[in-house]
Amino acid sequence: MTVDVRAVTESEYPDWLRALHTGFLRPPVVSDALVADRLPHVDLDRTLAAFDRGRTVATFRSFRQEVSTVGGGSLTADAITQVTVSPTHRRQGLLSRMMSADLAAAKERGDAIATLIAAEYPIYGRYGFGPASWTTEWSVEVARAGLDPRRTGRPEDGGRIELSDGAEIRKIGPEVHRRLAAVRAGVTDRTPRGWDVGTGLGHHLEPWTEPFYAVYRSESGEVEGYAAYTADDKWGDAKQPDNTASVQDLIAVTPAAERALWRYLCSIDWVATVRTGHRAPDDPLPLLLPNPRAARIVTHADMLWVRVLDAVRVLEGRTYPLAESLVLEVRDGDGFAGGRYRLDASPDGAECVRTSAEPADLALDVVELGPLAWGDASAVRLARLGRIEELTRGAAGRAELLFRTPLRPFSPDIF
Ligand SMILES: CC(=O)SCCNC(=O)CCNC(=O)[C@H](O)C(C)(C)COP(=O)(O)OP(=O)(O)OC[C@H]1O[C@@H](n2cnc3c(N)ncnc32)[C@H](O)[C@@H]1OP(=O)(O)O
Repeated sequence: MTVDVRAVTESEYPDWLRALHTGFLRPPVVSDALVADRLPHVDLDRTLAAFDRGRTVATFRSFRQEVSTVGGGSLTADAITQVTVSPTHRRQGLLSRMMSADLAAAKERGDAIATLIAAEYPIYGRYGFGPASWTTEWSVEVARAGLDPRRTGRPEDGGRIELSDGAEIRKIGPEVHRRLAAVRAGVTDRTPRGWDVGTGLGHHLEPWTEPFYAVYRSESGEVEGYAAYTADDKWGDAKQPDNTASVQDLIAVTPAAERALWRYLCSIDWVATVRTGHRAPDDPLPLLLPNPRAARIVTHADMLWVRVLDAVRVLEGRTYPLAESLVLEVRDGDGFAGGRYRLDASPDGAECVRTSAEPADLALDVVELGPLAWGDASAVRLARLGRIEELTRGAAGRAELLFRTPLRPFSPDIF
């Protein structure tokens, strides 16, 4: 009997959730309340399953997403999530079948890219995805940081930090997040439901700890950032406070806000350790501390994976720091974005066209195109790794100067 792959119907959704929980090793229990909570927020046409004798044995879902590009633009993505194949059916090609169906539909719809956050690194390269942004998490040992313990944590530049609540963050947060996307590549838009759930206002069927919220306002009163953090109320022997403040969300759109929020978090009485949560690898935090070694990296890993579906829109959808022309030969085994492209870029704009007349300067797999276009990958390093072929001498160096960005991409949201 063959295993069927197709979109689910409403009545099949509870079993889809059960299969999802099984794949993610969560208790395979699905209540009516959970179904009622989730169902209004999923597009059933984009909720795929594999069925074996009527039972769901694989799950896959996608939704529309906007991703910020270098220079403040954005591209529509086919965001992929909740991918599982039950242990009884693994390594029989079910993920490959669901992925090809979804990517073909995304290409047909005109999405420029597909995105995902990978559970494990080796899964998605074969489908043309490459890691376009990376994440770093630090654990700061506050006592060693060299900060003056008498400091109040008050900002130095006339701005101020105010404590807030979920309702206010729900109101002011989306604008701060939008402003971040305008100055940072790799930011995926946060849905209204994401805001509700993240600020404690959505339905919470899972345990929820109300965080503390701190908002940074500039001297003129404008909101430029906020942090949400929890603490674990831990004490050591000899009555020593030993709390860890764990940052759940920290969005800052000016350097002053970034500096002020980190100094605030590292100056809270009773807080011995600050866990930063997911940050861009070039977050200023460690170097803000008089002793940067007090900030230990506890995670450094790939974050947002991008699969280019439309190379022209991706290459034209960002800004460039200088004038340069390059011909790229993009290989794509799945046929979505392969071809030879001539990119004429300058600080005033970029034009990208398919070409067959000219020889290519660089040849690369589509896997490398997302990381290059989002400014994080080094063309020179990829050439050293043998993943970019330099067909014109010096072309990798020219690509490096053209594609790399001063700020690394930052993807604060997990989906
Ligand atoms: C965006 C997200 O949702 S990330 C979450 C991903 N899900 C999980 O990690 C949950 C646990 N894992 C699973 O459910 C499954 O193992 C999945 C979904 C990762 C893979 O599903 P499968 O149906 O087994 O994959 P499928 O059989 O289509 O594999 C295709 C190829 O990828 C390889 N592959 C699949 N999963 C992995 C893996 N985790 N690591 C390395 N290679 C893998 C297979 O070996 C196969 O290679 P081949 O074509 O050279 O033979």
